[in-house]
Amino acid sequence: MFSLFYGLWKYLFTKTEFHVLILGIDKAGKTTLLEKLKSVYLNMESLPHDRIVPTVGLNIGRIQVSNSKLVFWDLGGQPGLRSIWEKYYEEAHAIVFVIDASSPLQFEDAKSTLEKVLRHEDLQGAPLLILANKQDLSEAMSAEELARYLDLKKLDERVYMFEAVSAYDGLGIKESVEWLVEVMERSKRTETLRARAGESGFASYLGSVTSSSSEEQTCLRTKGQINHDLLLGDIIPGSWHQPRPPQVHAQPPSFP
Ligand SMILES: Nc1nc2c(ncn2[C@@H]2O[C@H](COP(=O)(O)OP(=O)(O)OP(=O)(O)O)[C@@H](O)[C@H]2O)c(=O)[nH]1
Ligand SMILES: [Mg+2]
Repeated sequence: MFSLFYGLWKYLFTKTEFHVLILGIDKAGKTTLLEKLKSVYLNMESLPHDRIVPTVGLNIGRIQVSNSKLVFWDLGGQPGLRSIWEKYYEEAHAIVFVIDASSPLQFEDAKSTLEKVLRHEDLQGAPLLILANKQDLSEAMSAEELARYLDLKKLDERVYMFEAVSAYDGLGIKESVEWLVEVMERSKRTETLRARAGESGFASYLGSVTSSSSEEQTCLRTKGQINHDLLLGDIIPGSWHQPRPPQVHAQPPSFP
């Protein structure tokens, strides 16, 4: 009886938690972006830009958007650190790939790095948000231009979007997060991750009424668990208001 009520309570009141990986080559602005996300959604003071150092391990940011909790994982983008990324793939609901749109010399590196990420089987079906960052700089390429330049192949089956953002002034941040929440809530990958974690909504609740499978669920969960020894620390958060930026829906979201 307890499990019946607990299951119902859990189903009604537990917020969905999504894991979002922030990737991109070094100096793209990933950590500055995470900092901005926290300032926008947690309404706290941002860490000054000159106090953000190159990331060696992992920065984590947690925000809440309506009924969803988003956990952002920001990893270091220096070449020697990129091999760590794949340890996080299996548990990621979506990928945010940040590109310094003001630095064309880095585009080749960004393109080949992103293509390698997309080839990884552990990221199959993960929605992809490509951010053309540093739009506060006059030389920054627009999201449309960047999309044309990257000319990414093998995006056909993936839900994705290009967005122009500035991690400095917050341009495009809210739109990006809204898009992420929408696609993650409806993506097949989320269903798969939920099923693996044993939290597939009402179906799971009904299942818990007839069988107590928590041990089995723990086993499954352990298999995909992440080593958080790498965690170096959280960053700090301000407030933000910006007009809606131009967006490129290179492919209308589809939800197989
Ligand atoms: N003008 C401008 N500069 C930015 C923006 N975002 C980041 N930067 C600057 O770009 C540099 C790199 O920013 P980081 O956030 O440390 O970049 P990162 O991608 O986290 O780099 P790694 O941790 O080494 O992978 C810093 O000097 C930032 O101040 C932006 O939107 N506009
Ligand atoms: Mg960083």
